[in-house]
Amino acid sequence: MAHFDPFSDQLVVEDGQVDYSFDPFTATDIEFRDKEKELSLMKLQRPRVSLKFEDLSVTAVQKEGCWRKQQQQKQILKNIAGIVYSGQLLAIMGPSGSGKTTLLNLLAGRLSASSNLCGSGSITINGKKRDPGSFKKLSAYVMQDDHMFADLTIEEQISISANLRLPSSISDAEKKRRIEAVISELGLSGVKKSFIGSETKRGVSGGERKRVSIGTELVTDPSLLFLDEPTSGLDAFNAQNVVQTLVRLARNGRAVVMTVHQPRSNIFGLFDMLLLLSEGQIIYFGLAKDALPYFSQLGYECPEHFNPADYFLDLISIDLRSSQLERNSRGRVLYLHRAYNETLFANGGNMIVQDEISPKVEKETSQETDVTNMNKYAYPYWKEFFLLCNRAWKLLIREKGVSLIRAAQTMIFAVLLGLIWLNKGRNVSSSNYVDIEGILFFILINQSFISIFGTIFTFPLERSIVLRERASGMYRVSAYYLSKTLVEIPRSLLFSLFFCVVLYWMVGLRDSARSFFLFLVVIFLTSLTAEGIALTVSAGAPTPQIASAIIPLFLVVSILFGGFFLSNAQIPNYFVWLKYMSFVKYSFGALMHIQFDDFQFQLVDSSCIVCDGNEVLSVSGTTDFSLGGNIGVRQVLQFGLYLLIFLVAHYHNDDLSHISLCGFANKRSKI
Ligand SMILES: Nc1ncnc2c1ncn2[C@@H]1O[C@H](COP(=O)(O)OP(=O)(O)OP(=O)(O)O)[C@@H](O)[C@H]1O
Repeated sequence: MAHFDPFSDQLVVEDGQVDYSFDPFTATDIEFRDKEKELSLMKLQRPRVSLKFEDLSVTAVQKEGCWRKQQQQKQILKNIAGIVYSGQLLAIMGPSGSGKTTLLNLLAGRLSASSNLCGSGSITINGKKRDPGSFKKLSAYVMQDDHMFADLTIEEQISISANLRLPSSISDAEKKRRIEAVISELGLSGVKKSFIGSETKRGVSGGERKRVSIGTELVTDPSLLFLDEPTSGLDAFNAQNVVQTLVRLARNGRAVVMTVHQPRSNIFGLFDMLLLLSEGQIIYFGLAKDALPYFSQLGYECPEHFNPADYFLDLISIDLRSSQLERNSRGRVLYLHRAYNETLFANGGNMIVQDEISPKVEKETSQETDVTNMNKYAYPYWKEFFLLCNRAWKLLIREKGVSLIRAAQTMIFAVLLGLIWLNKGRNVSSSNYVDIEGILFFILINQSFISIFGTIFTFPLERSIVLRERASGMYRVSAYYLSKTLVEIPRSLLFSLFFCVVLYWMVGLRDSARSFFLFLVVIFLTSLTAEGIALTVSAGAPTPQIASAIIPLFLVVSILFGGFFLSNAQIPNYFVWLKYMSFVKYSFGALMHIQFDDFQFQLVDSSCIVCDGNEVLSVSGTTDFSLGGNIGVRQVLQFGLYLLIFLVAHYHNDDLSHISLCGFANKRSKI
């Protein structure tokens, strides 16, 4: 028998197939209402929730002065209270800087935990204090900026989110159906095979991009959906389209909370609940349609044919054009805030008139749903790792431009260095062996810089996507880094091979297959270590700018203590440890052994001081480790680095990310 799917608003016919003939974007009002009625008769599956917040206050502690010793406190939110039920769309509106994003982040359990914010108040779900773990599963957050991979199609983007987040108890066929349902629900069926694109790469339109962002979060069927300015940057048509989509999602049994700056009147008309903020203070909270009569009763009558949203913003904005205007506007805001508190008091503390939008949903909300016992991750580690490898591989294959540029860069350097030191290795003598040392060392510098800068410039974009996905609890951070490192290996190996094949034979380094392959291994491992350093610092640094300032420091110190510029005797005792920390030292030592172990010079002049390869090794100070010793120690360093990547990413991204679960929520406040 055909039935309506509560997840997607779609008609499921007998064989389990979804009937997409109902297009919400072209349906008439009557068709839409009929469908809503049908849906309201169904038993909805996802937990119904009410999100109640009381006395929310947030203070920012700012350090000022030369040594940042003086502390200044700035109150961002003051005693904010309200409630939103399943079935409703709550819009948080206010002028720029009024505290909308701070409030949304606070409600969503996401605040910059590394920040200086301190809060108090209470937030409850269905009357119970929220549990951070299950709240993450129950809710979804759509950020203002759409951080997504440009080289994935819409379908792939939504699929990876579904595959990583939906519980393993759901069958693959069911997951596929849900993905299709979300795509259809968001009106993206026609463009599902299109690449998402980015600012630099043509992709889908801004409105479609925003809907993909919403779809990425919607696959888990969250009961609570938070959106930070979902209409910003969109044209009027796309903005309305997105808000209509949100209304439909709300009507399907979700509580939707969004911030908005200055909506058009037709968008304003779509809001169920409205929370007006000015200077962190509440000016109005209640039904959006009651806002106009409320303000007119206070003596602020919105002129006819005027956009109510514009009118409210004019009323509650602080006018800084002159001190007189500022005084007047501050006085008005204070009056409106007090009037709100008085009205609230007169209403017995309850501003919300029970809403006729979703009586059924509200009834269900009151049945307390146990949402405290949900698993943190949907899958075992290996499955997550497999899915992430799959995505990373797809992206790598599609990064044709980057791969081509890196291949060209590798070949240009190989040919350039090869021409500069052409055939130098074919006639090594006591007078020119230093040239070979120089070539070997320069090759290491070159490979390290290429690998490091490749990562510094590409990783920051990916990092913001990873932070978003981690904040949504999609996967374990170690699974991500492991998959990324593993998938990069074939490409790095290929580039190292190109480089070595060209350079090794042009320079005429030691003529044996064993030496060539060992040389290749050392060059490849050096590139991996350099990439690892860049990845560790990028993952741990608060911003990409700080990362790109720290990384060269590591590299330059490693090069300086790498064994070529400073001899062992020249290194002061208190810096000897730096020599042993330098990955370049071990790579250089290994290359020297490959080239000079038991090597005989072609020309030996009678007055030579350094007369064969072994003497070169002892003069250059690279005898403290053998070839195997150098490779072994640098591998230990490499594994140490991987461990560091894991630890840095795990602790930094879990606890200090810009969008992690609010740190102070657990420690300093009762929220
Ligand atoms: N961590 C912080 N430290 C100091 N001040 C902060 C911090 N976070 C926010 N603020 C300040 O709090 C105020 C409210 O910020 P918020 O971003 O919530 O406003 P908003 O209404 O979302 O603004 P917009 O519409 O411009 O995005 C601003 O004056 C902002 O500078």
